[in-house]
Amino acid sequence: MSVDVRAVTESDFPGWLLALQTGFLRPPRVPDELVADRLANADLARTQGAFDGDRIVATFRSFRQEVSTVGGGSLTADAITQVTVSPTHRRQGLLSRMMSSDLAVAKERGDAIATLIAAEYPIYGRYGFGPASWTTEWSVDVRRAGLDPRRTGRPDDGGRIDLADGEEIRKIGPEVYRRLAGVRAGITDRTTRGWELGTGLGYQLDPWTEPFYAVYRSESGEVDGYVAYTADDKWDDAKQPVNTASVRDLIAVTPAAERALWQYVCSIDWITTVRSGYRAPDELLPLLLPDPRAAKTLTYVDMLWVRVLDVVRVLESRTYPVEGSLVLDLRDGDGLAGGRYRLDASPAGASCVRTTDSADLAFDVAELGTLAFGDESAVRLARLGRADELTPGAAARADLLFRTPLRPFSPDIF
Ligand SMILES: CC(=O)SCCNC(=O)CCNC(=O)[C@H](O)C(C)(C)COP(=O)(O)OP(=O)(O)OC[C@H]1O[C@@H](n2cnc3c(N)ncnc32)[C@H](O)[C@@H]1OP(=O)(O)O
Repeated sequence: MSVDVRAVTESDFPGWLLALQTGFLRPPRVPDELVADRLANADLARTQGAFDGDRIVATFRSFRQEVSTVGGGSLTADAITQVTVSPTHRRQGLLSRMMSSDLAVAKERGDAIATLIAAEYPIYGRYGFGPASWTTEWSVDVRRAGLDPRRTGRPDDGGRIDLADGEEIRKIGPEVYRRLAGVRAGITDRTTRGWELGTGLGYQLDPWTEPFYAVYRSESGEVDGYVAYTADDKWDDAKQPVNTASVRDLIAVTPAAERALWQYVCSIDWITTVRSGYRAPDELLPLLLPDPRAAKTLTYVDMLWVRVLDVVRVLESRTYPVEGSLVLDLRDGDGLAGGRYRLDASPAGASCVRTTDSADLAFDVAELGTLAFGDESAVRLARLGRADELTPGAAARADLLFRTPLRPFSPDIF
């Protein structure tokens, strides 16, 4: 029997959630409260299922998202999530069918990019996605870090840190987060529901542990950051505390807030290890410790993947630090964004148009996802053989235009 791929209806939804649980190797159970919670927040027109008879054997969902660009602008994205194909139906082309239909609709709708967080690196490059940002997680050995043990966590710049609760974070968090999107590219927006789920409201898939919250206020009283962290309760045989603080969320808009919040977490009594959670790779954390080697890198992996759908909007929506022009020849096997484009950029603004001029650089559209947010280097792509330099020096010129002082980063997994 052939497998039919289509948008799901309300009555299909419990079966869709069951397929999702199965694909993500979570217990194949779908309590009524889970169905009610997820249904109330689902856009069924953008929720695809693959039907083998009555059984749903694959899932795929997308939603509207805003992603910050270099210079504080934003792009509307088709955010893709909850992609699964049941083990009985894998490698029969179901992901490819769901992906091509979703991307075609997104292009038609006018979304500039599609985004996702990849479960495994090799899955999405074939569909034109490239990793636009990377993430690092550190484990800090607090006793080796060299911080002054007399520190109380009080910032030394006139600011202050106060304990808070989830309700306060839901009030003050969105504005801090919005300001962060103004200073760092690649930040995916957080909806009201995201704030609720992230602070323990709504139906939680895993048992909820209430974290500790602390808020940083600058000398003038402005909320410039906050941290949410949990702690275990571990003591060794000699009755010494060996607790780990795990940072669940840390948003800091200013460097002072970033420094103060890490100092705070690394100076809590009984805490001997701090796990940073997924952070921007250029976070200040290791270097603000007197002994940066006390921060062991646990991971350094791809984070937000971007598939460019509208080259002109993507290249015009960001700022450029210097003046320069480039002609890019983009290959796109799926016919969504390929072609030759001329970019004329300067700190005053940028224009990007289709052109027949001869190209300076040629690469697959997936590489534009890695370059446009400023993280990857065109020189490195050329050295890898993933970009063809058609004009000598073009890759270095591209780097002067595209690269950014702060690396792009998005703290949320969706
Ligand atoms: C955004 C997110 O939700 S990320 C979560 C992704 N989901 C998971 O990882 C859950 C477990 N895995 C799965 O459910 C499935 O294996 C999926 C969704 C990753 C792939 O679904 P499938 O229907 O098997 O993929 P499909 O048959 O369309 O494969 C298309 C191509 O991608 C390749 N491919 C698919 N999955 C993988 C993978 N995990 N690693 C490497 N290659 C892969 C296939 O081999 C195929 O290549 P080909 O065209 O050269 O033959």
